[in-house]
Amino acid sequence: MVPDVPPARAGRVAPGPDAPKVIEAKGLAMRFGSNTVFENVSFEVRAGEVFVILGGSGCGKSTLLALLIGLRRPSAGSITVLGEDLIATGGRARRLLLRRFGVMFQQGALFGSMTLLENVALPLASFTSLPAEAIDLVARAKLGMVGLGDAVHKLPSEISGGMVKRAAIARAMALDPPLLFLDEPSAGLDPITSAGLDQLILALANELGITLVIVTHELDSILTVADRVIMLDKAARGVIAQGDPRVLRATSTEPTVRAFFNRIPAAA
Ligand SMILES: Nc1ncnc2c1ncn2[C@@H]1O[C@H](COP(=O)(O)OP(=O)(O)OP(=O)(O)O)[C@@H](O)[C@H]1O
Repeated sequence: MVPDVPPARAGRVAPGPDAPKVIEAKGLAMRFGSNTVFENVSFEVRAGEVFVILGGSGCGKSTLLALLIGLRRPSAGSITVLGEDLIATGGRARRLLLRRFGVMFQQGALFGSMTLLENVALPLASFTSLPAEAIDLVARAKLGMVGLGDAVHKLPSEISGGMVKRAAIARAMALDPPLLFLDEPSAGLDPITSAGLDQLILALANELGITLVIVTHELDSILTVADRVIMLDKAARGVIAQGDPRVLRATSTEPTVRAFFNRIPAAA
């Protein structure tokens, strides 16, 4: 059976299994008291891949993301990010490692009293010694790259939800990270705005070679952007599927995976 590819994805060439590993997670477990959210979670993300973490509510997607960006420590397991041990590395080396990837949080998390330009300039002013004119130029370039070149002096409250997400991506990319984490980028967006964001995500991967790790449960978005996915499940307390989402949709025999990819309601 030939899996169908959304036209919006045509031309995307996913990196092969020989591409270098950007993330390597081995045997991850997370427990909160007696609540085991997941255990034995292992996966790799390759350079240039668009990798999606998906699963139903409460399966641990946000928790896994928090582990990967160093906000939480796992109860067990190891995580290597950009060649460094994320858990064992401390002090200055850890701060440098955390600066080598960008994160876009679910609500965008822009500073409301600052313009888009000021928001994007902030990480540049905080973490580089570039002169003010260079910071201004770089920040404008980042905003131009996400289609906000005409909105640099707007406040977050003056722009649409989709524009806030784009500005948050521009800020996450301020320091030119090779790796970007996006938490629920389509949350709260209408389907057309969401589809526009998917195209931006593909452009970041195709044109800049950025590796993207995205938490989302939007099926259209997953089929458009993801080269590979990992699917977590609350009942299984771990991974129930990994691979190309189009292949999983066409071939998986696992009931929860089939239900998700074929939009079968839980009660059916
Ligand atoms: N700080 C915490 N303390 C205790 N339990 C927590 C904490 N954070 C998350 N959990 C538990 O971990 C489990 C997974 O939560 P998580 O938010 O990671 O799921 P999710 O898949 O991101 O869900 P959603 O799609 O609804 O956001 C839930 O049972 C939640 O109650």
